[in-house]
Amino acid sequence: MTPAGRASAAIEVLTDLAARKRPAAEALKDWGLGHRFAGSGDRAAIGSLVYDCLRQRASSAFAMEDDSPRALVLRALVSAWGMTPESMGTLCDGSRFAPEPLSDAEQAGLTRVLPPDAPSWVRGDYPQWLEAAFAGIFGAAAAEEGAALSLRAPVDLRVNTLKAKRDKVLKALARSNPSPPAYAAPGLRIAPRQGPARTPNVEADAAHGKGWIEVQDEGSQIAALMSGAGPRQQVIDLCAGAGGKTLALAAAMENTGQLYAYDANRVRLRPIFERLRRAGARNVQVLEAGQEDGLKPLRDRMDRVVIDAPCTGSGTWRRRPDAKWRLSPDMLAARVADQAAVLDAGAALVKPGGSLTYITCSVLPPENREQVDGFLSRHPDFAVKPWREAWDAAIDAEAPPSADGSDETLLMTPRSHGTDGFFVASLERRA
Ligand SMILES: C[S@@+](CC[C@H](N)C(=O)[O-])C[C@H]1O[C@@H](n2cnc3c(N)ncnc32)[C@H](O)[C@@H]1O
Repeated sequence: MTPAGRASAAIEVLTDLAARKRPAAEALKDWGLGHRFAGSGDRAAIGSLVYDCLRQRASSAFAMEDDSPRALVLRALVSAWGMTPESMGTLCDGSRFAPEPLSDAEQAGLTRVLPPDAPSWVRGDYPQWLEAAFAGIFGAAAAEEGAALSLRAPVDLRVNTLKAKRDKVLKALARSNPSPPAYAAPGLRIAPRQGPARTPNVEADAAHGKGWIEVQDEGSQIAALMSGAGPRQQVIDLCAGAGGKTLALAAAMENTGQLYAYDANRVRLRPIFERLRRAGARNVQVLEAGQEDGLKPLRDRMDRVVIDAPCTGSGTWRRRPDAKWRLSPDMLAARVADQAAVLDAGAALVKPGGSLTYITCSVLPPENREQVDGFLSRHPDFAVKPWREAWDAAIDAEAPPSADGSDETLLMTPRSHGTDGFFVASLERRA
């Protein structure tokens, strides 16, 4: 397909998305099924363009004075793909498969610079209804924090130290040009590609098949390390899902002690068995999903309880930009209720003197600091341990400040830490 044909296809996919209000991945898959002539390179380029449009939807619509799929695609080709406004005239020549020629208004939109007094939610590309929440967490940096959440993300890997050392993996993946990230010792990072260039598919690499690496954002790796899980401990990963944190915890525990993996949802837990096998993790007992009774024998016994809570995922908008425009106040309220319930269930498992690490991949206060405050008021036998203590015990590199300025709990963000947005609170039970 020509670049013009790909642009037209992206407009088609975004139109379908807007009409049917469904996840971008589904709309892209359907488009691919209906257009079998498109090769994998075309499909990847169209997908990247659609995601770039969604990442910067508010600022593009403001600049173009138009929020139609066509306006978003035209603007993204200039602002995110580096095309010049002049070359857009050649691309949009109205020939077969190409977009129609540009109007005067569109041409003006392509060169319009956002005024500094444009609203923060526009400059930061986040939903308008979250304006107060963003201002509350980030103050004057709200737009910059939002803008950093609206760029493409790197591919982060965790070297599985049960099977390989970082140097060995660096060599094995040399083709993809990875480098160590700033903080997590087992981490590797592959920089995001620009425009139509494809992100390397590391999961198709032999190193992945051999269990040497897992795809895991550096923020997620830091959060797992900050739990303080270590050799010979009794640890439970209470929201294990497909096991991303479980695998990191098993490595930190050096395959010793006992790590329990539990999730309320059987379907989500299902991939964990294969992943544990591949990683060579042998200290993990997967508990029957959804059967909270199975947790009873663990009451008051765990050195560490890790709660990677169900959340809105607002910290992962770089990777799932369609989710930010689908998020609603009702969805946020539902997640907050889930989190309180799972926190209360987790508290019962912590032994006196043990700790509970509460993690979300969200930047929103109701899921983070407000959730912790609610927990502390319901559980007076717990106290917050200042996050730097957990960081210094787990991570060699010096910690930048929490993105919300807190000394008690840690908020990592793309702008402050180069990670996805992650919140970590260490809650200690009195001995
Ligand atoms: C953020 S995801 C976990 C991701 C996973 N830890 C990882 O690193 O790949 C949150 C998980 O919490 C689970 N969950 C929700 N409510 C729960 C509850 N009350 N008890 C246990 N798990 C719960 C969901 O099924 C979901 O799999």
